[in-house]
Amino acid sequence: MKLEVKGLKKSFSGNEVLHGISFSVESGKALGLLGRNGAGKTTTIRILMDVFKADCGEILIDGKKFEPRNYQIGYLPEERGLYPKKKVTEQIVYLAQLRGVSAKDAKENTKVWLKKLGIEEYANRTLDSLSKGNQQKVQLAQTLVCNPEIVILDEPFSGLDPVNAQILKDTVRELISQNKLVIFSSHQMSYVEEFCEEIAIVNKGEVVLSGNLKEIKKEFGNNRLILSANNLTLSGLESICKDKFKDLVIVNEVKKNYLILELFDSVNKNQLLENILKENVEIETFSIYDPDLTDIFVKKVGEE
Ligand SMILES: Nc1ncnc2c1ncn2[C@@H]1O[C@H](COP(=O)(O)OP(=O)(O)OP(=O)(O)O)[C@@H](O)[C@H]1O
Repeated sequence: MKLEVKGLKKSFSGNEVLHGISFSVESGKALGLLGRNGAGKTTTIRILMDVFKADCGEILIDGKKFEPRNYQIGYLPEERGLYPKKKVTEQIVYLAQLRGVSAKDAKENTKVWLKKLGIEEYANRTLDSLSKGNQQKVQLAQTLVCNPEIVILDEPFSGLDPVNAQILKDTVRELISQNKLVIFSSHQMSYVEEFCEEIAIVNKGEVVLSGNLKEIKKEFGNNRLILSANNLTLSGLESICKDKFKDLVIVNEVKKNYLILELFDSVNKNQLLENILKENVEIETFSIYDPDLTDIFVKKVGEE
């Protein structure tokens, strides 16, 4: 399956908050919807789930209009919506049946998910007697109990400690390997980086960068190098670069232990290396810059 979101616009009380959101994702892949607070991630997801209507734009699945009610979708909303006073198993089974799962499968699947997420001991407890992280896992079990083909998780890592975050990561990986189509929104780049093949960075209601993460990284790292020296401080090295190599590179960033340099288009790495050696710089590191998603995010969102 291929889900395509095309040109979504949405206003609230005359204030446009989405200005034409587009991205696409296929089964067997996860798309990370990234953005700062208020960027428009949740609004986009709510339009996908038919909670809101878009003012314009379209959502297609395999080229046809996407109707959420025709698909088994596991949606973990940003505002978690379970019954605090109901027992864990009771409510998951009940909600699974509402979503068309038979009573027998609902009970079995609930057991499987509670075990998988390490919360089977709370099966007969009321939700409000559980910690926030465990409530979050109950909500996740409820999201996945109907064996959805599309999984949409809005900030699924919030409130989880590192051990539980790992359980969630393993779960998402498993969903991807089962050929599910996964979309999740997050501020936490490291999670996205670990298992999302595709990303869409939303800023102020617009997608400022989208596509295959590996390709984006390659493109972003293109012509960028890391340089550090044994015989110079970083500021000394920076001065040399700005003074002696100003026709070859610009200093893109000064990190804690190295400089990030950007080569001019007509310059190759060997030319720069020859010049560095001529200046008696004792090279400690001279390598291709491999950006992480946080670097890319800060650069993209910072620029807008
Ligand atoms: N029901 C609503 N009525 C009015 N404005 C809204 C409504 N829902 C969202 N907005 C506005 O739309 C913008 C985008 O909000 P949205 O919740 O989609 O952002 P987000 O990227 O999910 O943020 P966060 O990461 O903080 O959850 C914000 O300016 C928000 O105030």
